[in-house]
Amino acid sequence: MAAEVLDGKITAAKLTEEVKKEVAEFRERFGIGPGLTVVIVGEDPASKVYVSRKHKACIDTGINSEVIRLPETTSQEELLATIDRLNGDQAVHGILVQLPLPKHIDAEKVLEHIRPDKDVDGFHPVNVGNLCVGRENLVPCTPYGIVKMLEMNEIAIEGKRAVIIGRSNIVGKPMSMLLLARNATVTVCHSRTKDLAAVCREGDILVAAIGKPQFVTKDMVKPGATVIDVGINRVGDRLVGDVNFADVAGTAGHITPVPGGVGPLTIAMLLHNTLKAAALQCK
Ligand SMILES: Nc1nc(=O)c2c([nH]1)NC[C@@H]1CN(c3ccc(C(=O)N[C@@H](CCC(=O)O)C(=O)O)cc3)C=[N+]21
Repeated sequence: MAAEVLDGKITAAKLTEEVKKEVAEFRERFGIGPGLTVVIVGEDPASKVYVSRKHKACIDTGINSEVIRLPETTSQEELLATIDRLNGDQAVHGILVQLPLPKHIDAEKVLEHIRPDKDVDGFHPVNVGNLCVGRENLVPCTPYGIVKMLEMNEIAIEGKRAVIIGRSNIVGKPMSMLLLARNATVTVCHSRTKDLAAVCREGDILVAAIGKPQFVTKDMVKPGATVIDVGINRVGDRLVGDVNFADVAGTAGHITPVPGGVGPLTIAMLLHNTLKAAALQCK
């Protein structure tokens, strides 16, 4: 039996269509569009691709988009000064500093410098704290997109066992909070987890956010489980996830592909968060 493939492009297109309508209403009401500014430091080729995708998605949705490109040699002070300016700019409702940042810059300091109500990534400690206490305000785009994907495909979360591999601040931790809030029983695994395969096999929902190409194999998957692949790994000229798709597809009930799974949803949720941030600031 082959798993049903969850098409992230279709789900993302539906979500984007909704945001587009609300953006038009926002423009009508306030006379300006929601505005996103993305700051990219340095020349990382993958980052450039993601940033141009985000920019295009904004333009297609009616969101004002500006990209600030700073050289690799930008100092931390210069970057913080740029954020100060954006924090005070009324036309900028969302600020996203593309990660990773060059090594000489303290990313944590930078993310904490963004005004929480403009933090469309949901990485600021204030937004993280809100999420932890059950107030979902500006929620990290990738895990939020995964929840939307499950909901729109009518995959139940309540009462299910959810296993997350990876405990990053960007995916694993916020994912655990979102699933817990929806009444899943959540286990977060990481590099020190003992008997990882056995733990993973308990998951009705298995989220792979490890950063290792094709790490998840069928012996780690409960038959019929929903497998969500958050990985994006470039292997030669091919793009593969953290899940060995061909191996797992025979065991899983649902599975997301890479590309075309979680990635497009991340961008759709960024649009959603930008609109939300604009609404917070203009009400
Ligand atoms: N502050 C910050 N916020 C982020 O949200 C953020 C970031 N930094 N740094 C990098 C990661 C990665 N990320 C992706 C977004 C879209 C796709 C995407 O659209 N992927 C497509 C195509 C992938 C491709 O062709 O390269 C897909 O999976 O189908 C992937 C990855 C956002 N990130």
